[in-house]
Amino acid sequence: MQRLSADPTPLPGVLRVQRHPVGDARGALARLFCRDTLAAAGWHWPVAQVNHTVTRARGTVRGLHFQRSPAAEAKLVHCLQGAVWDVVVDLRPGSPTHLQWHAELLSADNGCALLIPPGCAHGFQTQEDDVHMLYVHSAAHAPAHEGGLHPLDARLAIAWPLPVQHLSPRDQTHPPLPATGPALLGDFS
Ligand SMILES: Cc1cn([C@H]2C[C@H](O)[C@@H](COP(=O)(O)OP(=O)(O)O[C@H]3O[C@H](C)C(=O)[C@H](O)[C@H]3O)O2)c(=O)[nH]c1=O
Repeated sequence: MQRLSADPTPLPGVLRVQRHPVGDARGALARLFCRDTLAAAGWHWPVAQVNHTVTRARGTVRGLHFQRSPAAEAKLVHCLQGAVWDVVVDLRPGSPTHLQWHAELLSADNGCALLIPPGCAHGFQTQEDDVHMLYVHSAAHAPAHEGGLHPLDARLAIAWPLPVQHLSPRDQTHPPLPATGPALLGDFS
């Protein structure tokens, strides 16, 4: 049995990645990244950074963030403690799912992660207190090339399971998407 498996989602290139831990009498081992398995699934990028976030309060939303070229990045996002409702928005110009969003419940218990290609915004809402997230990034953090979408953007109409709370000052001020037409938010090549 592979330690990781990947399945498509409605957004091209966004994959649901399932951890398959190996258990024994002491506990379990789970693989969080595997070059060969994920290359077969479409991860063709370097690993530039691995981040860990802790979010204290249930209902908190972090995001929705993305990086533009030359820092456009792929991410592999795991929830290692608690549970989040994890959201990806397709920002790729010309994509058949441009400005569509997809969400998955990621939790320590269900072992589900999301592989997010460049050109997608990412955010999540904690569904429990004290949530730990681990991110594998294909590019370094580049504030000068960062962008964001407001979690309550009317055009996206993201159906957050809980009232949106505890936004960072930055996340409270992301500009709205244009009411109609494509959203040209940058180059992600
Ligand atoms: C992302 C990042 C941030 N930082 C610093 C910048 C701030 O001083 C502090 C918190 O950053 P921020 O408020 O951007 O953290 P999040 O809101 O959790 O951002 C992340 O949350 C959404 C859901 C994502 O998908 C991104 O990975 C990332 O943007 O950490 C760093 O030093 N390195 C980094 O790689």
